[in-house]
Amino acid sequence: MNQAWGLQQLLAAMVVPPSPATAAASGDQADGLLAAVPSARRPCRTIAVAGGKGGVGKSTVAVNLGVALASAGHETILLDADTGLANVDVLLGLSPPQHIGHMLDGECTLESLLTPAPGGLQIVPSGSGARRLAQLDNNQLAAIIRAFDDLPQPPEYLLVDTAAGLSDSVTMFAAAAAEVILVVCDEPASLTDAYGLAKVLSRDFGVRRLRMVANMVHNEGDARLLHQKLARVSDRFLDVAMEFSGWVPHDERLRQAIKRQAAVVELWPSSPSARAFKKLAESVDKWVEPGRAGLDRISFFSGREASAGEKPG
Ligand SMILES: Nc1ncnc2c1ncn2[C@@H]1O[C@H](COP(=O)(O)OP(=O)(O)OP(=O)(O)O)[C@@H](O)[C@H]1O
Repeated sequence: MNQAWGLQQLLAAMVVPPSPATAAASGDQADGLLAAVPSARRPCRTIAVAGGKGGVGKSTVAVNLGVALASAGHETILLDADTGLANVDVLLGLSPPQHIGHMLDGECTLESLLTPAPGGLQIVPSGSGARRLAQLDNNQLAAIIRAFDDLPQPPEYLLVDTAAGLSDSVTMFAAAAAEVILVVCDEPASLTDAYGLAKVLSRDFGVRRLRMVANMVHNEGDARLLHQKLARVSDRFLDVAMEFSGWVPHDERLRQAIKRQAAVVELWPSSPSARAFKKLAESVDKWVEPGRAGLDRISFFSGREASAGEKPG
């Protein structure tokens, strides 16, 4: 993007009149990627949940999508990659005795960190309030990603809940996943921060597709309008496809579930947000992953794939 473009210009460019035709076209594009693939034969699907801005609902989406996928019978692991201010365990009312810091210190394995969570989900907990976990260097971040190579059996899904901001932690974990969900809500700062993250991931990490999920919106029309605003600038200035991949309504039930430290998909399965998460899980299961060939960045399970490829016969 032209550096001369400031925040106000970016926001002005995002203001688009609602156009049913464009919205429909965008939907067609997203639907075109949702060709069904039998899940049983697929390798592990890795999906990072990011967003740039704090408080847009990244952890909420990651946790509820994880529980929805697991409840639908898909073996699913959720890595809490917000290493300094982890909250996946808190959101689910869990108190795991160890976290990723213990693994980095050589005190336990990644496998031993796997903590059972509702619906059959397993989480990999991280610590909260530990400064050294908030300041992991790139070698330590890479060690976390590589630790997944040593799991006896990769899960069907690995979800990665990333931190807010644009730190190396956020970009490395997001770029290490095959898919990135960008959680966006209808606030100017959410749009500009999501754009900033999209810019870094596409320019510096070669990410060519992002999947926007609108959170805390009133209806699908508002969600698609939000997508149009973001796609309008990313199509113009970035080399990345910004797909519309779903939406979650603003739902008081969800806030109540968070207060009770429970996943809304378990506590109130017929609430509007729970239904949205189940729909999102169904569509995620139909995504066709982009090819990984030619990736020179570190990615989840790539070491495993490489060593499998080296085996004779
Ligand atoms: N769909 C929703 N409806 C109502 N409230 C919501 C919804 N999604 C999120 N929230 C509210 O937003 C708060 C922040 O959500 P969450 O912690 O998931 O954001 P986050 O992006 O992970 O934040 P951070 O980057 O600070 O970790 C939640 O505690 C909840 O109160």
